[in-house]
Amino acid sequence: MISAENLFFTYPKTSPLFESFSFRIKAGGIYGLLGLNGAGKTTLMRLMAGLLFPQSGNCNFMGKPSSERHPVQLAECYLVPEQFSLPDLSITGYLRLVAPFYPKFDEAFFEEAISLWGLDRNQQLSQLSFGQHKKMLLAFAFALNTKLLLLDEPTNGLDIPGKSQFRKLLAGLDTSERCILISTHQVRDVGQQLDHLLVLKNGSMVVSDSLANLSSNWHCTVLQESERDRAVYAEKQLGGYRAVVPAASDTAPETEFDLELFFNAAIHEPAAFSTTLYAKSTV
Ligand SMILES: Nc1ncnc2c1ncn2[C@@H]1O[C@H](COP(=O)(O)OP(=O)(O)OP(=O)(O)O)[C@@H](O)[C@H]1O
Repeated sequence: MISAENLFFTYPKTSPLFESFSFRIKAGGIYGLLGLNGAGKTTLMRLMAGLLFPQSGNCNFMGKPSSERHPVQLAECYLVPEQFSLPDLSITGYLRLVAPFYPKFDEAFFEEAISLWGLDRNQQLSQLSFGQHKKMLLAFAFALNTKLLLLDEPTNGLDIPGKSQFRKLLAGLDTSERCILISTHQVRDVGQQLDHLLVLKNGSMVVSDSLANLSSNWHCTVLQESERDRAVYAEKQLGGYRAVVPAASDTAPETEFDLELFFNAAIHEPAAFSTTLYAKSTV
């Protein structure tokens, strides 16, 4: 579905963000893209969407470089950025302006989603708050049915019920033929919805695997001081450690996979994941 081959990208007058960067993700499912601030998540999404161009190598979508911005690619890819400005139109006016570029737009779904979020199509965008803009844009993005949907920090700005409605909408989408990529720091907002995990660090994917594989290969567990050396990564807590251990070495009952703990493990001990069988991309 989307891949990069030997991609090199740098902003002017800074050190390169990506050098010989390669990765591949297949259609089918919801991908979480995690990384520290400045890791390059937004840049990568913009490269995928053809909004930034690599200096060498390619980011390919639907078999062509995204930088070609071929109409077939543009009709199948949509990015909801973290920050945006919308034209001074009604919601209906916005649909009339933008929806025609997306042949699979499902207006009934859009209508249902905005009403779930307490919006109606006669409202003027200039009279809505940032969170309401975000709800409108997310409803629009979900209704487009594009093969690739890129959501950059989608839950930022949503109120508490808005976040759970976001999860409900996401869970109701058929993602078997499409790929939804969510960049987020709010893993608690979307963690349950993710099928695959990507962790970006220092210009490479230190983790690229399905959550099913990760949680069957790694356990998040509590260890005592005497068991500390079983962990690839551990965080001290009252009376012991919260730890990530290889599942094969763990006889304790499986605990819930803790995405935040696993992310910290991947950031602090990337070699533990990238040099083992578990880290090989199966997605
Ligand atoms: N237009 C730009 N010009 C120069 N440098 C930039 C530009 N945009 C981003 N950068 C730099 O590129 C790096 C990656 O930025 P990017 O926004 O892709 O990271 P991110 O992983 O999305 O970060 P965050 O989690 O903070 O949103 C950062 O060091 C940032 O300062």
